[in-house]
Amino acid sequence: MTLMINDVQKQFGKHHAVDGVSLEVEKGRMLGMLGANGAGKTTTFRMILGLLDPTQGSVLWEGRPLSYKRTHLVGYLPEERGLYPKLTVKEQLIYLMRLKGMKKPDIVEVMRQWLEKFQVPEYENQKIEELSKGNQQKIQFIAAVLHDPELLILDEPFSGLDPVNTDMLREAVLELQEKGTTIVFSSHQMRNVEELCEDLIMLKRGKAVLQGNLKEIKRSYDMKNVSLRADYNLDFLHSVQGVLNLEKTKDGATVKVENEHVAENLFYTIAQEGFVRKFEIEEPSLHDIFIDKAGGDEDE
Ligand SMILES: Nc1ncnc2c1ncn2[C@@H]1O[C@H](COP(=O)(O)OP(=O)(O)OP(=O)(O)O)[C@@H](O)[C@H]1O
Repeated sequence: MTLMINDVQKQFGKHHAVDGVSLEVEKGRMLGMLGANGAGKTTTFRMILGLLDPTQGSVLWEGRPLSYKRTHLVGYLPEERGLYPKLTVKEQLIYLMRLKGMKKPDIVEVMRQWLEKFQVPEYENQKIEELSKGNQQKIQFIAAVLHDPELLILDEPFSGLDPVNTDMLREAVLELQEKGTTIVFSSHQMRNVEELCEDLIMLKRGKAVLQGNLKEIKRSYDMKNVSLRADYNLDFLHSVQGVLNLEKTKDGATVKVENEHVAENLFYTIAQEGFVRKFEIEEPSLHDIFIDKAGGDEDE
């Protein structure tokens, strides 16, 4: 069971919202989709779900398009809330899950398991409008997963959640992945992508600017960070060729350099000045890569 996206394009008038994106996500894998505002993430999701027809290209799940008859195979958490404020949590979930073909007693049973898991069993008979934004988000998540979909699409699942709820949701997402659910999610928060995903795709103006295994991307990325400590002022490193940025830390500095060769030269340069207490070459963070590739606009 694989999600295959082949060279999809979506044009709105003259605007290329998605411009030739291809990707493959195998069963049980989790793919993180990154991109600045307007990069084309939601449009890609809508094409995966069959809510929008691609201008060109195809989206296949298990080799076939996700037609209306197969929507029960998919769970979707939209970026914007899609719940009826006047319904109770139970009424809302029964309504949505019946559309997915589930029977009422099963819906209620699984709903209670999820509410317990998220430590909110008392919400069952509360109206959606009475819940806080973060708690509505939890219900929206339950609405995406209650029918146990094979493919789960999560558009900004962590937005508006406090750290405790973020951890709770992150754990639930990981458990679903361990069970074999295939997951694609978008986030502006690099930490969530770094902690959850093995694979990622980064979009910029509708095109993939980076794609693949996160560890390999980091390893093969030329730019490095040097974390260092010395007993003298390091400001002069600003003017060393190949140094991109210098940031003072509590007891030293982090220097961003163009490549490992520059990092090596840096070591000899500072060693000439005196004793070096710490010198460590580190892979760039996803944040660094995002700024470099997608030009910022991340909200962290
Ligand atoms: N129905 C539409 N009609 C016209 N333009 C659209 C439509 N939907 C999206 N767009 C445009 O397509 C581009 C991609 O939008 P999309 O919502 O996919 O971005 P995104 O990466 O999800 O952004 P965000 O992080 O802000 O949610 C944007 O320039 C947007 O204005």
